[in-house]
Amino acid sequence: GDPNSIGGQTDYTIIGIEPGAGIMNQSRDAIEKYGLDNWQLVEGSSAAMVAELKKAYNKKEPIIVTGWSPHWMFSTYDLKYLDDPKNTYGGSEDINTIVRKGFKEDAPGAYTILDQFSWKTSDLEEVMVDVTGGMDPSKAAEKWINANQDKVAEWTKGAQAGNGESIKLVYVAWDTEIASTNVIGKILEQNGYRVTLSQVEVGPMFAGVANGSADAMVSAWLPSTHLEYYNTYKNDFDDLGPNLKGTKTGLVVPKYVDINSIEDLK
Ligand SMILES: C[SH](C)CC(=O)O
Repeated sequence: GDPNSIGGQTDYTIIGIEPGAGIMNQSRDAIEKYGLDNWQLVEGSSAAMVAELKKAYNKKEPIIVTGWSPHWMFSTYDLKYLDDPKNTYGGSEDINTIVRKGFKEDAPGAYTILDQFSWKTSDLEEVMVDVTGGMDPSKAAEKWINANQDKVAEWTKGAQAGNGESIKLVYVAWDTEIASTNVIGKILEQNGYRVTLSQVEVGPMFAGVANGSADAMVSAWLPSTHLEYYNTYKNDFDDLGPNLKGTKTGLVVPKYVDINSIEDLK
C-alpha cells in the first residue's frame, strides 16, 4: 500500500493486548466489519502495549493501540479514540462485581461490602496513576482508602465484620483491575477477612467464580466487552451489578495522528 498512508506508516498493525481479552474480540470484529483486510492485530499484553505506545509517542511516530477508559495513559499522553460508526466496541459500558453462588451465606459481611462497592472513573484513575508511577498496588490502595474514608464508609455500612474467613479475589493484570481489586481487597482485610488476590487470564477469572474456586471479582466489563464470557457462565454466579459506570473500549491513537475514524484505516 501507500507508504504515506496510516497503514504504510504502521505496517498495517494494531497493537493489542493478551489474546483472550474482550477488547481483542471486539478488535478482530472491527477488522472484519470495516474490511481492514491487510491489517493485523498484534497480540501481547497490557504492559507490552503501553510500552509500545510510550516508544512511538516519544518519537512522535504513528501507532494504533487497543485502548480503554479509565486508563492512566489518557492523562500521560495526548490520545483520542477513533470513531467507531459501526459500534463494534459497544459504546459506554460498566464494570460489574460478580460473586460465587453461596458467598452471601458464607461471608455475609464481605457480600454486603462487595454489593455496596461503587466508585467513579476519577477515583479509579487516582489509584492507577499512583501504580503506574511506581507505587506498590497495595500501598496505592491504602493511600486512596485513607484519603476517601467517606466513600469507604458507604461501602462498609451495615456489614458485619468477618472473623478471619478467607476470601479469594480473581482479576486480570489490566491496569484498571490491578487498582480496583487491590482497593476492595484491602477494605475486606480491614473488615476482618483474610484476602488473597489471584492474577489470572479472563477466561479462568469468569470460570473460577462460576465453579466456586474463587469467591469474587470486580472486573466484568459489560454489556459488550465480556459478553461471551458472561453468557457462558451467568447461571453459575451472582452478578451484583456495576461498581463503576461510564467505561469505554476502542482503538486509540496519539492526537498527532491525523485520522479520526476506524473507517480511515481502509
Ligand atoms: C482490556 S479491557 C480492561 C477488558 C477486556 O478487554 O477484556
